[in-house]
Formats: sequence, C-alpha cells, structure tokens
Amino acid sequence: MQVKIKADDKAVGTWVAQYIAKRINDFKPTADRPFVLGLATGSTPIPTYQALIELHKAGKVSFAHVVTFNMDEYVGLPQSHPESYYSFMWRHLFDHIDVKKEQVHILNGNASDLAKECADYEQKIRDFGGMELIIGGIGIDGHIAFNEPGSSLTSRTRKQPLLHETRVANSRFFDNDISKVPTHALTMGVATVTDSREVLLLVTGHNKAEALARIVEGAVSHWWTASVLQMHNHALILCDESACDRLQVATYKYFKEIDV
Ligand SMILES: N[C@@H]1[C@@H](O)[C@H](O)[C@@H](COP(=O)(O)O)O[C@@H]1O
Repeated sequence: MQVKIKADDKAVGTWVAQYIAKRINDFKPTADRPFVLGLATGSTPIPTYQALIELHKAGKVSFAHVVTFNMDEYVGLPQSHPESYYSFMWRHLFDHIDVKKEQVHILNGNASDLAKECADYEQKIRDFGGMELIIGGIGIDGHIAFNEPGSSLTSRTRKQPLLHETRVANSRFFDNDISKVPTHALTMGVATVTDSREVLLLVTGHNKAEALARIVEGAVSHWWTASVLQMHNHALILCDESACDRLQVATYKYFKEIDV
C-alpha cells in the first residue's frame, strides 16, 4: 500500500483525474477491449470528477471505450431521487463526458429480487474481465463502498444495513433528517473491490483522520474494512494534509520522503 499526501482535496482531485486519464490512455481501449473503471459517490470524489470533466473537455481523455461499475446504491430510493447514486453520477460526471448509458453500470436498489441483482452485477464485472482500476472513498468508520464495520473481508456484492453513524453522516444530503436516509444499501463486497487490479482510495478532510490512521497503521481488520488494502498488491491512498492529523509523525514523514 502506497500513500501520497497532497495539500488539499482539490489537489487530490487533480492528481487522481490525471492519473485516471493516463491509465485509460495508456491502456488504449477499444470497443472490443474496453477499460473497466470502478467509481464511487460521496463528496470526496467530486473534485476528481470536476477535473476529469475538464480533461475531457480539453480533449485529453475520452470515455468512448470505458465501461463503468459503481460501488453501491441505496435500497428503495427512487432512481430519479436527487440523492440516489444513479442521479449523483449522472449529475457530477456522466452527463458531462462521452459515455453512453449502456457503458454505465449502477446497482438497482429497487430491483424486485435484490439478491439476483447483486449476483448478476458480480457476473457482469467478470464478463468484462474484471475491473482495471477502482476509485473509492471511505466513511468516517473506515468503510469502503458500503461495507460497514464487521463486513467480511471476503464479502461479495449484497444488501447491507447501514449503521446509525453512516445514516447520520449522510443525512446532510437529506435535509439533515435521518428518517429520510435509507436504512439499507446494495454494495460491492470488500472482495469485489479488491479484485480490481488496482485500487485508489481517496481520503480527505479532518473527519477522516482516525479512519486513515487505522487503515494505514492499524491491523487488517473487518472493523475498518478499508484496511484490507494492506493486502492488495496495487493499492494507492491519496489523502490531503488534514486527513493526516492522526498519523504518527514518523508515518507521515516516511510517506512524504518516499513520494518523489
Ligand atoms: N457509500 C459511500 C461511500 O462510498 C463513501 O466513501 C462515503 C464517504 O462519503 P464522503 O466522501 O461524502 O465523506 O459515503 C458513503 O458511505
């Protein structure tokens, strides 16, 4: 696991967008051999999406042969709801780049058979040969996608109850009214995420400082599910200065020194 420390969330977004664009361009995707990209929601990736849109508009990257899979979606929230992850992704990224609806995959939290929806999603990822790169954020409790504390590190795409803490955090998108926040989500499992050949974790802001310290310095644990990235052979954490507030000085200096 490698850690790169940037000044702020904007610098993280710029770096990650340039990195994604380079990975897509180096891959030289075609219709028969698309680049399979995993994507996330939340406020953390927004600067990355803004920077990706700018790169696209400047002609530096095309998504014509990119296939996307989103990490998660709320259960029972209408797709048209402004806070569904479907709406989020179109609003913040897909509406502004050259991606067509059929290239985009987002779990359907209103499917009549949710278990089948999850199994089919896993199969679809496999049919595309697996994900080349996935980007994600973390919750304040260290969850990756919606893999709340206690999720098996070998878990697969499934329905997951949301912790009270997560619903409180996400209530800011629902008029600060926790009763409006869905109680369940469909989420890629931890192992679905780590099957990606490369994982980029974005961690910004002081409220993620404890999670970052646990994930980087703590033991691999189902209690801080993103800590599983310690076991991944191509995982990169992009964080900003304020997210480093709880790292040991030696850890901070080490990652600064080796990032040349
Ligand atoms: N399911 C999402 C996660 O994918 C995201 O990482 C997390 C943090 O969101 P934010 O980036 O807004 O702090 O929120 C939700 O729980």
